[in-house]
Amino acid sequence: MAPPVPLPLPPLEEIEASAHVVSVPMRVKFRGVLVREALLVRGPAGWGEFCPFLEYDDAESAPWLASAVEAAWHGFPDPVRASVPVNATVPAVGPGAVEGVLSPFGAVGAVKVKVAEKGQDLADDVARVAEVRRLLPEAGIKVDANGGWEVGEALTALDALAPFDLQYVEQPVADIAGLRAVRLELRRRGAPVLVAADESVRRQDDPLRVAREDAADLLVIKAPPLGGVRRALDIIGRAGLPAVVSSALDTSVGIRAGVALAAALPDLPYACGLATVSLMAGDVTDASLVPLGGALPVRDVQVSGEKLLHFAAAPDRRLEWLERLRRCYAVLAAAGQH
Ligand SMILES: O=C(O)CCC(=O)C1=CC=C[C@@H](O)[C@@H]1C(=O)O
Ligand SMILES: [Mg+2]
Repeated sequence: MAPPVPLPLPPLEEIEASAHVVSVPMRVKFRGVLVREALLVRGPAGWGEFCPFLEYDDAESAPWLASAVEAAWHGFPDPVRASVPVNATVPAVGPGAVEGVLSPFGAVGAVKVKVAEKGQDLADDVARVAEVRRLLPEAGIKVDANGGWEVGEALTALDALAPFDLQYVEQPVADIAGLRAVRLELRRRGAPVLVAADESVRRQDDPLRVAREDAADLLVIKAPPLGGVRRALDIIGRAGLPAVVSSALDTSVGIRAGVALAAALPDLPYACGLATVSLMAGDVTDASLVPLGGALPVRDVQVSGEKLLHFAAAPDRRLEWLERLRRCYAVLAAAGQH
């Protein structure tokens, strides 16, 4: 099976002419981010979102542009379902704040809880997960360590967290050899917790290495860092592992791409991490892609001109994003995507 041919790039001037840069405050701090910036583009197929995190260099950010171009100039593959089950996402807050964080997500069947936050300890993680379990006795719970543990710490932490009944742990340790070690040791102990890879897929030169090295039971997949929905579908197919689609902390425009990916997957065994608009204090549409009854509908997003104005980034930030757009365009063009 040959990898998908890169989709043609429209002329840079056409992308630039359609660009809007927004700056949307978060309702709650998430991965250190208090204000989320994004560059939105509009093409013949609709809107696309280019929002690599600020610390990413151009090589890592360029696939995010390919993803935005796919959404706006090419559209998405056909869906096989009309809605996508999603989880609530709980940042590394204290137990007293959990109920308030969960409430805007409404009734969800699953919750992802951040753990292993720098400056916190295992007691903080246990207290947070215990509070989620207390509030939602029936929910599927997963935890995401963002590679914050060493192998031994991960095993100790998962021992302490397993009684709360976890579906899986996302990226317990930073590297692939460590993931494999955690996974094999959990199995040897007969522990029911599965291991999911996130950064080891999206921040690796070879997104298939995790699968080849048997280092995870499932993959957490975000469309933008992999270069869009078609490329992500191809990688999931080649990996041959179950996939959970997750957000890039995007506005509803970027979430639409995640929904398209989840909607096109033949199997979707877990709720997806696509409800993160509920963590934001604003959006670029009047009809946000936020969960209703624990699911997102598969539908397009109408961007509001008023909202674009309201959340327009300051002129210096706009210029910086336009520069970033040009540099990432050059990376894609040099790689033959034109
Ligand atoms: O998966 C979810 O429930 C929400 C999305 C989410 O957790 C993330 C979005 C963007 C950046 C990441 O640090 C983070 C993740 O690690 O999965
Ligand atoms: Mg993750």
